[in-house]
Amino acid sequence: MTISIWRYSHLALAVSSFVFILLASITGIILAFQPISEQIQPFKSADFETITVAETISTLKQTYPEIIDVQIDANSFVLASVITHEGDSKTGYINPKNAQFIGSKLEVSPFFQWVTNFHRSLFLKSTGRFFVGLCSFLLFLIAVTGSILILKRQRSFKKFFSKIINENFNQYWHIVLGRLSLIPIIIITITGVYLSLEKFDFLPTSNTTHNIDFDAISVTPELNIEDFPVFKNTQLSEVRAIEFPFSDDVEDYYTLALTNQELVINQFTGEILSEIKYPLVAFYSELSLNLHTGKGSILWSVILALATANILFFIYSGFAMTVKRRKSKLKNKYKKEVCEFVILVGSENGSTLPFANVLHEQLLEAGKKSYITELNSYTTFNKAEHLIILTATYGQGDPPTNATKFLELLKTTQQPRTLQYSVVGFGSYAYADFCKFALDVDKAMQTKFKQFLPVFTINDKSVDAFKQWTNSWTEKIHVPVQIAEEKLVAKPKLTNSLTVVHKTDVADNPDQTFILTLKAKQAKRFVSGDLLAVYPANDYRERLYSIGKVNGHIQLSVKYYDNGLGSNFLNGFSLGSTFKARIINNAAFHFPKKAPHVVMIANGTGIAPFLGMLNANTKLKTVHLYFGLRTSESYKLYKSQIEGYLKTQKLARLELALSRDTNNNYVQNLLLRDSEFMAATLKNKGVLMLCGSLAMQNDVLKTLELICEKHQLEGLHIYKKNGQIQLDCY
Ligand SMILES: Cc1cc2nc3c(=O)[nH]c(=O)nc-3n(C[C@H](O)[C@H](O)[C@H](O)COP(=O)(O)O)c2cc1C
Repeated sequence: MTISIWRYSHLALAVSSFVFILLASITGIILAFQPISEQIQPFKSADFETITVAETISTLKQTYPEIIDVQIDANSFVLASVITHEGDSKTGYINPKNAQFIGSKLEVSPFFQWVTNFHRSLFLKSTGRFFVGLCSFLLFLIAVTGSILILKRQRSFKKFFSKIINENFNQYWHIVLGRLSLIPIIIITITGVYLSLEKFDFLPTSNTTHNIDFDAISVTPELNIEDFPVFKNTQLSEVRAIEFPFSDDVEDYYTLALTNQELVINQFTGEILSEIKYPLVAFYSELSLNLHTGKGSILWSVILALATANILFFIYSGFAMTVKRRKSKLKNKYKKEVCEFVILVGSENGSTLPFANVLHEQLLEAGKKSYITELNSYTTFNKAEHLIILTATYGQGDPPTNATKFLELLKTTQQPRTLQYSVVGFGSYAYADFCKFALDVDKAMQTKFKQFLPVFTINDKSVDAFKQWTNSWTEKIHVPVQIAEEKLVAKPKLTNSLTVVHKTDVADNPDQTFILTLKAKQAKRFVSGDLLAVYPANDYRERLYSIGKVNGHIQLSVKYYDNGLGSNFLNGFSLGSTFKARIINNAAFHFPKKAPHVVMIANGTGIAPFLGMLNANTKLKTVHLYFGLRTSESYKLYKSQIEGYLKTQKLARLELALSRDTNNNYVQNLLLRDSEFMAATLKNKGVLMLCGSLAMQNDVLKTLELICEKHQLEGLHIYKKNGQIQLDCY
């Protein structure tokens, strides 16, 4: 499969440096805990930020006869080396306010030392250091190419951080966590490279040799140490180290190492004898070390640990995505010159390929000569009679990477024979331009070839919808093609345990419909409009039901069919029974919180998600419900719930369309009757939600089209695109 240059680079970099990055990440996570373990020690004085050098030196002088030096580390702990009145030499952390010792010097544990050495050089000395530095740079490039991929996906800088649609666990979290840890990872990698360059002496070194004019040093005017202006005006927090004079000789002096410079100070007069500004390299070295290791900040250490743990997840999810993409290969038995059927595929992430492959294999099995290839490989097909195009859509109706050249190739390639074509679009209602590229391809094909079947669109890789299309296609072409469902649906891994807490009796309802209420064992977030996937035979066969969340439970409305796999399975349960199923997020069909008002249109069991949404309408947003059923007897199953919502004003208005009762009505008739209201709803940014049968969806959409024309509104596709018309029909 063709992949974009950025994805290729991202992958190639990851593959080439994977082992080093893996080892560096694991050790990096461990090492992030070292600064944390230091910082939680109680050695930082409460008034550290306000105390001056003058105060600390004077208390030290009053307490100890001799002081060798004072050092302040990244944790703001003050380490002093002194000689006590008893003549003992003592080193440890002091309270800078009263010069009392509060703890002994922290030594890095042998374990952390071992891990640090491994992290820096993998025990391979200079060679190891070189590779670790190089991999740090490669990781930087991986982060950059990853950001470019996100930018291309999101289409602009402005949308870099906007919502991502969760279509696939690995892909979703790879992007979400990638964006969150991008800045820490860039910092880790740049500082890692910097530290390596420093170790290989690639950076200029700083020179701190003072030039002191010893002939000009004077002992007068002598000042008390606490009156030295330089000590009075310097906060301890600006200091790295203070070296005390070795003796009372005037040629011995204080050396004050600050964050940006080093000063030499006359021990009698407080005069600054020499000052050397540190070069920028020294500043960057310290900054790099602190940023890379987390020294001095618990918060930054935690961020580093999390970002590094994310790298491990990126390794896993990145490879899992690649394996998934590469799993489906396009294989041909016959040469393109001899094939009657040509299947052209447009796919970015590989999920359209199994659909195309299944069709291809079935045609071969039926004894037909079929050829399969990518849309970008479109060329002349000498014997072809049927072109079948299966393509996904990306971005704002753009082609997937392996289909970018197709529309151009279509213009320039002349087929030797007259062809018939069919286009199947794979897309998602969650995006504004649903299957737009497939629709564009269909339009372009119309100018050259004869349309065999109208363009068909498939939401969210629906196997059922694909089977519907193949049925119509094979019926028309008279080739027996049976879609092997097991090749398209993988056995689920992530299932939730559910318990039946309420169930109505099928026999009580004239349409053999029942309500099933389930309690999820594990706390799992879901909302009305999400889907419940059940696996009746514990195999690849999946049946989907729209969820209504009612009082925290999953409420399904199920129509029983004698031979229905899903409905028989669910109807077989009694109170207290448990089974496993999977909850699928269906973000494209959640209650629109921002809409000024909502019109729900349902028939039959399509009411299920709406019952849950109404239950959650505690803010009493104005909701109108158009509900189609057969008879007033059918309505009894839902009556008490719906009337409860009407009473509490969670539902403002109910319009029942009973097709087999006296009024012989369908929801679309009522919509036409209320066309003024429907038009005003669309005009005023209200939202229409449809759930139920595909036949009802088609009739309702036709009616809405008429209403839009009559009231001179925008085309229906505009309202679908901006989310004012939301569909969940089956
Ligand atoms: C970044 C991104 C953008 C998408 N944009 C659209 C879109 O504009 N219209 C649409 O109908 N589907 C869109 N989709 C959904 C895909 O077309 C759909 O999931 C398809 O089944 C993916 O097929 P593939 O795995 O073969 O590439 C988008 C998916 C992603 C990940």
